Amino acid sequence: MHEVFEQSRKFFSLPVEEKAKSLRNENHRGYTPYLDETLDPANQSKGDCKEGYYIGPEAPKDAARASNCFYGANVWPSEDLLPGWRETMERYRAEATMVGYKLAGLIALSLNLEKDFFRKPGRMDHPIAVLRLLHYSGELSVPENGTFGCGAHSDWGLLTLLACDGTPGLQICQDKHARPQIWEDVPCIEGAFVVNLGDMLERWSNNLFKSTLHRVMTVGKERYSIALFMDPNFECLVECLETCISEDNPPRFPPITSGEYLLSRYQETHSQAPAALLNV
Ligand SMILES: O=C(O)CCC(=O)C(=O)O
Ligand SMILES: [Fe+2]
Repeated sequence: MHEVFEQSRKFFSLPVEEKAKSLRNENHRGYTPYLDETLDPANQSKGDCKEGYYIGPEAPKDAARASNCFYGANVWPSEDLLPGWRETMERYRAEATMVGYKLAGLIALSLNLEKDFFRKPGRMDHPIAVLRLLHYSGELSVPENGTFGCGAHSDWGLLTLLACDGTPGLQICQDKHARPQIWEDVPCIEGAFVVNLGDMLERWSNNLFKSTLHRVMTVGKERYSIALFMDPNFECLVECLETCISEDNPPRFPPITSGEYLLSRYQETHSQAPAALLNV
């Protein structure tokens, strides 16, 4: 994890012309500039004060899913410029995905399902497990002005493993429907993950597990974090589980495929033309 932070710092310290060479493509892979994403458009006056880098799964060329955007080729900075960068990121993504599977197993058991329920073919045997490096600017977030490190949102998939660099900023709201909302700081423990539950877990579990509303309020100091989003296979149909339906808790969400859900969320939150955000 230490090495991932080191390599992440190296990438974000590059001149913007270099970072622009890895600019995210239409498959959401690569560098995302400051303000590219707006996670809470209703309450933000401008985009999130963070830059990022998306790295996702790559299917073998002959696999049927290889033509799907979420399983396509990654974008990498040049090996000459950042030796070992790609290897560090690929290893971390693979290892963190295994941790994600372990947690998915515990969640399955708690819902009276078999431990490997989520990992079964068609669900998360080809998870859209996306690693995202994040770097927040030293700007101070001012909610009254609608400026945030990242706007309030819940993550979209099953769960997220979040590692932080020790700089405060992450906050959660335990009851997302309460007004006014109450925001609590999340302590950042070095070497530990913060685990956020995602919207697709909320849908699958018919609200028994609620997705975590969170945001980042930058404190006037740069901040680095590393997120690993564990999202189901593109084709996976996410529908309320039998074990989570009762007379008191009828199905609350219509079925939706993971891919459809993810595509609509990416569309809602990312700018149309990231190149326009770069001063090159
Ligand atoms: O940087 C963080 O601590 C949170 C990032 C986050 O919530 C996200 O990218 O979805
Ligand atoms: Fe998030």
